[in-house]
Amino acid sequence: MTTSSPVKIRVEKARKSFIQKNGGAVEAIRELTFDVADNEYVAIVGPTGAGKSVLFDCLLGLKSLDGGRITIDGEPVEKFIRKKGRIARIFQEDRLLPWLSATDNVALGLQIQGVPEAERRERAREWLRAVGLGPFTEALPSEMSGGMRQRTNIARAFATGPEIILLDEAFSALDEITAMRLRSDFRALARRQKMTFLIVTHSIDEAIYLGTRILVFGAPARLVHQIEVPEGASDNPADVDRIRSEIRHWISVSGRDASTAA
Ligand SMILES: Nc1ncnc2c1ncn2[C@@H]1O[C@H](COP(=O)(O)OP(=O)(O)OP(=O)(O)O)[C@@H](O)[C@H]1O
Repeated sequence: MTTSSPVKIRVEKARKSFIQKNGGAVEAIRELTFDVADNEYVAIVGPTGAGKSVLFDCLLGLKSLDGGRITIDGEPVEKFIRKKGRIARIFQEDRLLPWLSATDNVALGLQIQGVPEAERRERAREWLRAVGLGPFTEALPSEMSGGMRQRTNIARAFATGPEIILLDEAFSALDEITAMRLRSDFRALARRQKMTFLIVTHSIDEAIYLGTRILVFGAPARLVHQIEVPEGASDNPADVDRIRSEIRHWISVSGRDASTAA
């Protein structure tokens, strides 16, 4: 984290468990503490079941913690999200409405924000052009490839003007060539928009490419290790090897099953 940037997200001693049908408790998040600076790109890697998706739900105010707290811009997350569109999430699957065109799918988030129809359709088309889908603004999801549908999702996330984007395995379902292009386009757009993003990924190489810092989680979610990724490290094989080995080491000592490397 750059010390000059203000803290955007602060997670402090967060705890979350679930009671299962058999009455047993599953601990998803255990005493998790970390900060994310404004305009920082943080990649989270860790074993399956480590509470990464539950953490994203808590960041979106969809689930509440049992203990500890999450603040964004210094205010409780519940207050931060009251103004719609400040955080967007991109999932692994596209979650587009099949009966709506790409433009209407992207415009949906703007409709929720109360943007008038003509303006939201124009902004939706602008964002579809920005993600390379200019000729497909009226296409239905069924008429698009997986990569194009995920581009539509990315356009939908950016269109609402979020301060933070949460990427939940957003590129995992795509073939590697499509994923490479989308990661690169996503990173360029995030830089242009001067925003903060967190990505949960099982791909160590993706974490190195997109993250300016990588958090290694243990299960239940807790911070086991963090690594700063120097500028340009993903283009330098020696840096990539060093960071990859460090992550693998910390995942192996954190217990349970390890993430898979790309
Ligand atoms: N609604 C729920 N009810 C009960 N248990 C839950 C619920 N949601 C999550 N859990 C449990 O919390 C733990 C963390 O789940 P979570 O989905 O956050 O893991 P994850 O790190 O995202 O996993 P993966 O990498 O496999 O996607 C798991 O043990 C899961 O079974």
